[in-house]
Amino acid sequence: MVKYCQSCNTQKAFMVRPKTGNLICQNCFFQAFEDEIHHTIISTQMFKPGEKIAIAASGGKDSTVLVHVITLLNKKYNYGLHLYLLSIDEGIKGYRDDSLETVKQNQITYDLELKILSYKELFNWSMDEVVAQIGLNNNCTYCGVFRRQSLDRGAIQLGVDKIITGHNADDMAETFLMNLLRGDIFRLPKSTAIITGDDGDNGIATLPRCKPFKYTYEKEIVMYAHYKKLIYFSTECTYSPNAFRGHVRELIKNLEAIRPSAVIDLIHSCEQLDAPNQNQKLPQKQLCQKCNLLSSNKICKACTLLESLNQGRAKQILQIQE
Ligand SMILES: Nc1ncnc2c1ncn2[C@@H]1O[C@H](COP(=O)(O)OP(=O)(O)OP(=O)(O)O)[C@@H](O)[C@H]1O
Repeated sequence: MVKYCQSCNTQKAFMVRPKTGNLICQNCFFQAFEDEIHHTIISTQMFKPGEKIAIAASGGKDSTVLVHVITLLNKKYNYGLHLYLLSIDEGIKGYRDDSLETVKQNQITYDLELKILSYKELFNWSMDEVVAQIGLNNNCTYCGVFRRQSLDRGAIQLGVDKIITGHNADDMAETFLMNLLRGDIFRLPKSTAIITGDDGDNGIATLPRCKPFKYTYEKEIVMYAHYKKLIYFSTECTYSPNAFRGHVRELIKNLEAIRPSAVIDLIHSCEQLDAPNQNQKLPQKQLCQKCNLLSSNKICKACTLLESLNQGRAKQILQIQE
């Protein structure tokens, strides 16, 4: 039996959309994917007309799709942005040198100015040299810290107002869980912030960094790139197999298998930490009317469960609670 797209009800469905679980046709998928990113940009007032924006472009799937979608939305909705490509060459042979070739290709396709800065010229160390000195453990820490500063320096040289990166919903959920597991309570509430950097530590402002893909699923980015036939570099970094992030990613993938909304749930949990709902009242402690022990309700949970067991209603109650 032919299955139809649940959005337009006219075209044949070509996939089940990971974000919604609905059947969707190719055109409706492209449309929904782009519309949701536009909505994220507008609802967070991410840009102002006339701003200069550096797209942090690594040549990987996320930033390649970012270049494509931002260029498209900028034209379609008249954002009035001046876009630039900014790439950092970490100095990893067989990885970044190859992926930067993809960025150079994109520079031609989208006709954007490209700036490339390298760790070697900025710090006199390439990542190949760093790893030769410190080994594979913890090298991602060096790389992350150097990249952050390199992007800032490149953005200043380009004279832009903001940097945008291709961090997606899965990346955000991972960061939140990593900070939670490390007990990093200072970073925890801001783990999934859509705009960072404009209000830096000690009130020292750095350039704002925006993440238009905050609510975009990694699976959908890969599908979009694939069906739009975008050219990107898909190899994992040679030095990242030991990274803690990889284990956390695995953990979330396993969670998703039993709870498909795990990624977005983590993001929403983090948002609750960042801006607790003022109307949300904490339950008042009181004494249970049956057992006289501390409870958040008139009848405590243990008494409720016991009663349902006694009445042979346990299954029914649990079903209602699920
Ligand atoms: N070498 C780089 N030069 C410029 N931007 C970078 C670089 N590395 C990472 N970024 C930016 O940071 C974002 C997240 O980087 P991450 O290391 O998580 O790579 P990723 O998830 O593989 O992303 P991508 O698919 O774009 O490489 C990228 O989408 C990009 O915007």
